[in-house]
Amino acid sequence: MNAMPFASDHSIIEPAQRPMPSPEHVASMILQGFNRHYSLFRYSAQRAKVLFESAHWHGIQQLSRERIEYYDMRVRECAALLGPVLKNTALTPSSNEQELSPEQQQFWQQVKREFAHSLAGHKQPECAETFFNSVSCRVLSRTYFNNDFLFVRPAIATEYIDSALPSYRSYYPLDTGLIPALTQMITDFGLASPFADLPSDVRLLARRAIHVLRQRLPRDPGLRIGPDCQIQVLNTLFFRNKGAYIVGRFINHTTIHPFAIALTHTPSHHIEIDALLDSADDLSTLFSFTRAYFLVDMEVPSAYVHFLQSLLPRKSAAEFYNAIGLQKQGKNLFYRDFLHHLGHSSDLFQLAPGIKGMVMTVFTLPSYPYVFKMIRDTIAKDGMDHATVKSRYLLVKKHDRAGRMADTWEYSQVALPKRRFSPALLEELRQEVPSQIEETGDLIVLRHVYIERRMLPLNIYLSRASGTALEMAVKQYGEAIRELAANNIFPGDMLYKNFGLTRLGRLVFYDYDEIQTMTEMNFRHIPPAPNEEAELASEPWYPIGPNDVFPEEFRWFLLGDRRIREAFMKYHAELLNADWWNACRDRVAQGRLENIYPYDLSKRLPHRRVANPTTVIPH
Ligand SMILES: Nc1ncnc2c1ncn2[C@@H]1O[C@H](COP(=O)(O)OP(=O)(O)OP(=O)(O)O)[C@@H](O)[C@H]1O
Repeated sequence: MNAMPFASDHSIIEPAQRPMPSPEHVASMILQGFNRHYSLFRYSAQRAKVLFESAHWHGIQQLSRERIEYYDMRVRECAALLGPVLKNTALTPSSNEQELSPEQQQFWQQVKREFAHSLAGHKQPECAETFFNSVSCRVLSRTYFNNDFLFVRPAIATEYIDSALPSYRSYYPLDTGLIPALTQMITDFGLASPFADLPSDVRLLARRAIHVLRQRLPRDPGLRIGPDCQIQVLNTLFFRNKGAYIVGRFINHTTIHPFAIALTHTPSHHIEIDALLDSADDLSTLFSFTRAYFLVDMEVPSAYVHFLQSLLPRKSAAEFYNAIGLQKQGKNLFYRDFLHHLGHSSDLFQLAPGIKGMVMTVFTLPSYPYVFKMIRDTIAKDGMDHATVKSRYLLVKKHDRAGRMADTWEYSQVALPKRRFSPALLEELRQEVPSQIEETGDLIVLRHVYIERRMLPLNIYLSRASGTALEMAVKQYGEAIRELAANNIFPGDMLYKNFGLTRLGRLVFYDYDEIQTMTEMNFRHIPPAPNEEAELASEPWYPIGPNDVFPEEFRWFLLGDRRIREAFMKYHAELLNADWWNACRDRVAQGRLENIYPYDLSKRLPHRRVANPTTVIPH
């Protein structure tokens, strides 16, 4: 009773310092946080299978979008749970402390050690380490970024961790025959909805596989098939949009032949085999940075990544972690690779070739295939500010990029050696992004930067190309715009400098600050001029709303070059017509999802090309 008079005065009833929690306790709280994250991550992939079976495409898209947030949500949640445990314990630095005290250092080193110990036998140790880093960075200040407190390098090897079930299954066509082996392989995925006609699909698939292998296996009949001949496929399906993919390798005489089998739905909602992707380039396109992340249920993600790397050795582990939805792991690995590359190269960062942006300062390291984009301090575009640019980049991250928009990694506080910056670039950064850089001794810290794959800007390509190459690039340019539009993206600024060509010659859009959704746009015809003076005046004679677009105007700023105009009008004249855009917008507004196949239509099984007349947009 006599405590009552003091009840409102917490400084009197709470001890100044609480007993310290044990390092084991803190480590186990972080691991619990990660385990919860990974269970939810796996659950979303399990849900994707059910959604695919029931052809619930909007559900799959929504799930993919929501899943992107899971990681940050769980990190915040875990840090919030740790808050009260660490509060008043002298274990977190106060905001004005620059260094951790020796006691604090010892404690956090022990937490890291305990965490590493608890990962023995864990199935996703590399992702758990990354989660540990994210949580610790929230709790500690960023100045403590070093290997004593964080997993700057991995502590646990991920080779040969295998799940209770092995991560891939093997089939032996020499023992059973090809058709039974393929049938078994497909039925082993246990899809709950029926195939339209599995035996006939498998026959077509086998025929196509034999046709491909005839060209690829050794010519000498005595050496054609080796005793190691087998088909290996990852245990679970890869889901994205309206497709599910079996990913595997055919092994013969130790040579790996990568493949993927695309499963889709018939209009009557039965499952069917749509295509056999039989080359490394096909798989590279499937796993491209221009597409949404796959939903795939993996107990041991590192085993999946090792398998995928055997199929496409040119792609880094970082890219695969990204593609399978573990983008924080991808981001972490990318940064490690990048620092490693910096330590093994000597060239200089310099401004990216092409036309400078009004919103972004873009630079690159020639020996490394990425560009670095920083938002300018002063943006010479009406109504554009840092928050809007960031929200547009986030929109793209969450949107289905449909093979036409590049994914980006967003980093803060990137410290790089100043001597690796060309004088011209240093000058540019000091002038254009002074609030975004910090120069300390021999380092330059980039406070905020987007990193994205480097491409060849289309304006540069068009200035070099002629004849068929130019025509094909312009054809693809229009296709890219159509596909973006069908996918509810109005690019805003469609100048050629905002598109780039990938290594495989695919055209991708990368300037996001003016994108909007199709559904918020008004596409209008230019009304007839009331008189000649109006037509000649510098101001338009008709009112223009904020989201009004006049497709006829594209001709003026896109089609000045005769060669480009001719090619454009041959393939895409309707893109200059507001009616085309309105029809497209209405389809999107009705929730119609077009079939955008992440592969060349020639890879579809023969009967599909005739039998499935739905709108088809090739890869
Ligand atoms: N991924 C990339 N690969 C190669 N070059 C690139 C890439 N991204 C940007 N660039 C180069 O940097 C320039 C500016 O990039 P970006 O279009 O993103 O900037 P911006 O400021 O948003 O442009 P804008 O003024 O059109 O709004 C491009 O025109 C191109 O030359």
